[in-house]
Amino acid sequence: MKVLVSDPIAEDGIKILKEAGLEVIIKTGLSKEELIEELKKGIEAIIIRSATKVTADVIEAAPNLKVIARAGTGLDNVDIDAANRKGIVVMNCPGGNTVSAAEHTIAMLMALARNIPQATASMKAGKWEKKKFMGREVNGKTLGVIGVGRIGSIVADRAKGLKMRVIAYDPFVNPEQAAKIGIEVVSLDELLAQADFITIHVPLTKETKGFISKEKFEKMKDGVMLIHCARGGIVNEADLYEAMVSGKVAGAALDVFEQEPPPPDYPLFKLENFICTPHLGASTLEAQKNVALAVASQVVDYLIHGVVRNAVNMPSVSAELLPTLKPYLKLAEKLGIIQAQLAEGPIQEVHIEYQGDVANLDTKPLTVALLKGLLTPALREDVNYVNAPIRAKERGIKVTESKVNTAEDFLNRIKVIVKYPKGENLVAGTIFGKKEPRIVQINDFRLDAIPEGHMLYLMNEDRPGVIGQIGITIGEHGLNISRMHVGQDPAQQANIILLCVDKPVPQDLLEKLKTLPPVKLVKPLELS
Ligand SMILES: NC(=O)c1ccc[n+]([C@@H]2O[C@H](COP(=O)([O-])OP(=O)(O)OC[C@H]3O[C@@H](n4cnc5c(N)ncnc54)[C@H](O)[C@@H]3O)[C@@H](O)[C@H]2O)c1
Ligand SMILES: O=C(O)CC[C@@H](O)C(=O)O
Repeated sequence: MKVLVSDPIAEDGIKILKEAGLEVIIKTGLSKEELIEELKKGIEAIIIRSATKVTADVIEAAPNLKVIARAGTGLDNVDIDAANRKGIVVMNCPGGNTVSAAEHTIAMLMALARNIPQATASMKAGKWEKKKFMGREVNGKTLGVIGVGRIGSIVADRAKGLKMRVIAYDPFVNPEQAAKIGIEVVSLDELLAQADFITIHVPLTKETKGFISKEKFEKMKDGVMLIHCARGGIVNEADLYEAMVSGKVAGAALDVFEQEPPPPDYPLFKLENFICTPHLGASTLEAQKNVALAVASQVVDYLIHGVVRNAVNMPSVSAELLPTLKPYLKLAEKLGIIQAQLAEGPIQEVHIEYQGDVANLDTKPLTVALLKGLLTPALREDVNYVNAPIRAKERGIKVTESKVNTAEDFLNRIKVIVKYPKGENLVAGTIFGKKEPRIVQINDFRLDAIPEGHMLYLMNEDRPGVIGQIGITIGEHGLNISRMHVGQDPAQQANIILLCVDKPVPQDLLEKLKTLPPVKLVKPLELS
């Protein structure tokens, strides 16, 4: 069996692959055409880091490819949908470079505060510019951490050792859980207004793309310093340039960029208070050893023993059970995704009740798929079909399960109750026929909806003309309604509407719907 290693990984990983009897071809820096040619030579596994782009056409052109394995976390360079279509497993190894990325952030913080890169360059140019490189202490200053997952919480911990006050913004994190590790959770506006240094540790998602932009810079303290070692695209670099030129931002340190590598005429390179590293967060001997060992043993386990670990697109279920469980896995994951989008605050508890036929199956993989769906909007590729229960536990989410033999009017039903500080939601789904997932209940609202594509969930006063008004508003924004489910919530004297639309719901439509007096709640649900 042939494995192509197309980005550099540590020798320890190569050794594991070879010892397992795999033929290892190491070819890095390939062009797209060269990569396709290599993959045509019977390659069954490809091991990558961030440089190799495994696009849909590359995947289509790879006749024997069974697994794409990322030595690291990020999978922005892999077309997962194209891999799904061809049944190719996509796996990563989250966590192996967490400490390194956090330490890099602290190194950037100190280098920025004390002008270390600039002073080094100046001395190497034969100068001795003591006055020019006046620094700042971090002692007693406020560090604002945006995103307190694995890396953000280690950064917070290290910063406390530097005697900084640490505040954090993370809408998905349970404040009590954060308090246990000494982090004060605040609103984004409070963080922006109070922090002397801001560091970003969120995944790149639809919501976080361009998150740190002009409007956010304006809310920051004058003379703030920014550190960004998460993902290119989260900080709007043109707006950062403006904020630095105006003096609002006194210094910035970037490890990740909208375009990697940035173009030669990159404006930020011209600013002396801008320091940078070429995506080095994970580049330590220790992290590279961790991810190389992990990725190599995962590839060996899959190619030789048929065991899937850390897959982002395939649950770990035996081949015999997979056909029976597959529709339920899909339903469970969709229930999790819906619950994540309905929750109005950090999730604290999840209760799953398996009812009827499904209660007689092995429900462990279903719970994992549900938790993966629940955490994906917050964690993206950092959560997979293996680590979802661990990640839920780390985040202080209590998960309980029960089974009952009956399922009301259905043969099978999965009912999920999710609790967050301000309330709770119940969502239930069933499998119709042999494989069709359906959502049959949201809170007190009974329905029969196919959970796919772009959806909109609304609650409105139950009076004449309201549904028409909503339909007209949606039409005016150029969206076509393909399906509509309307029901009454007697408890609240309200109607509940679940719509399927042909495009993602734009922000201006959401804002407009919220201004209609009879509309009490509007939530877009993305299920594609
Ligand atoms: N520079 C590097 O080499 C390097 C190495 C590893 C990871 N990373 C990147 O670092 C980032 C963090 O990684 P991690 O392992 O800590 O991830 P993680 O999944 O453990 O944590 C991410 C946190 O961000 C929070 N979050 C999600 N959306 C948010 C939003 N809109 N606002 C505020 N918080 C939000 C989540 O709740 C979660 O707590 C990722 O972007 C990852 O790709 C970079
Ligand atoms: O492999 C790398 O150097 C990038 C590491 C990091 O961004 C990741 O996604 O794990």
